[in-house]
Amino acid sequence: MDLKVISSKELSKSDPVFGQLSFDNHEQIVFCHDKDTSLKAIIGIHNTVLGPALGGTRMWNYATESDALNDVLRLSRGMTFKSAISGLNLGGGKAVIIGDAKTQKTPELMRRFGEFVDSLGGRYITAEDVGMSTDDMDVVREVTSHVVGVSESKGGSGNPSPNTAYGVFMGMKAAAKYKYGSDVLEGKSVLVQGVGSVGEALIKHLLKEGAKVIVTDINQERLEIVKNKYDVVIYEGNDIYSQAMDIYAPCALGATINDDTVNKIKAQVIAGSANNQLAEDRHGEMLQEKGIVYAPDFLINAGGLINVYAEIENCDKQETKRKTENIYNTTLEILERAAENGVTPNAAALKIAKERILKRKNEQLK
Ligand SMILES: NC(=O)c1ccc[n+]([C@@H]2O[C@H](COP(=O)([O-])OP(=O)(O)OC[C@H]3O[C@@H](n4cnc5c(N)ncnc54)[C@H](O)[C@@H]3O)[C@@H](O)[C@H]2O)c1
Repeated sequence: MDLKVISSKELSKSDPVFGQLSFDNHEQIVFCHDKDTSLKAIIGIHNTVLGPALGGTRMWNYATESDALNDVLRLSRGMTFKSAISGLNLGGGKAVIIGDAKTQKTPELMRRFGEFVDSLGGRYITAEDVGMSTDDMDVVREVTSHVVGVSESKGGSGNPSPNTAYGVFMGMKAAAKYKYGSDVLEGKSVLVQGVGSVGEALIKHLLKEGAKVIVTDINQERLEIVKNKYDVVIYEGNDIYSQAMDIYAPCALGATINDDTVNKIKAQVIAGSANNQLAEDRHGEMLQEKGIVYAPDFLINAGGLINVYAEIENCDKQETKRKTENIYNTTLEILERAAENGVTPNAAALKIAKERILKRKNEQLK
């Protein structure tokens, strides 16, 4: 077999890890490999000032290892600010497993991944994300206690997605209140992009409120399931961003608000569960210039994190619901504060999150 060996000199020129644009003073990046199970995973620990780094594990068929690294760096950073803005005593971390969750995920692979998580001694706590389920977390639990989002029958908090959807719904209502003067979504057209666990649960809240729901997904099977269960319209065109709608709810993957899409978007409000919806911060500024209200993703999609946090802090369901409903107040407050200070909602939310981390860091230094 011909192996192209890159000299350390060449590698250092390209700075593939610390030189990544997404690298933001992450504390630790762990590359995990296991030949027997074909596990290839990266765990990113961004910041542990507020507590252990908690964040889900995503399994995705990344085109390149750089894409996987970029994703884990961005996602783990997002978790730091999500915990901070939600008032939780948690840091930010995330893991990615490179591979197709449908065909390459096995219990052996999950157990081996769990052993790597365990080796970090609790600095990183894992949970489910895209390509993962509560059942997978149950398998991970066999080898480590540093996992949340396990089944209720096993003493866990179960699938976090319904609570994520509830938080997104709260954030969406707050954004609507800010934009339209009323948080009632009846009659509003909402496009849900990605009808997976969160998207489907969000649809239920929207329909209950009388919104007109349009759905899109790259997975035809999911669209069929949703169409057969709910009174929704499937988007049939080939450019969803140009579609007329009141509210755009990105519930698939991140970076959908980018140079190619930002000028096409017709929605007046953007509120969804996907992490890192803005490809870059400047896209948030572009939305603001267009008068589009953007509810920061890491703020309104914290319901799942709040749900699994109950396993660490032993909160009851009522407390989890209260914390999740509070996303409404925080979102409204941040939208108002952003307008007062002439900054984007994303920047305003980040500022509050960073201030909380800095305050705790200073207390720890005393
Ligand atoms: N599950 C949670 O509790 C939670 C919490 C916070 C954030 N999130 C984020 O919310 C998003 C959805 O999470 P989920 O748990 O529902 O995932 P999921 O895997 O159950 O669903 C995602 C859906 O999006 C679809 N999809 C992927 N690319 C698409 C595209 N380009 N266009 C349209 N559809 C596409 C997939 O086919 C799938 O049906 C993810 O970005 C996730 O990181 C989830």
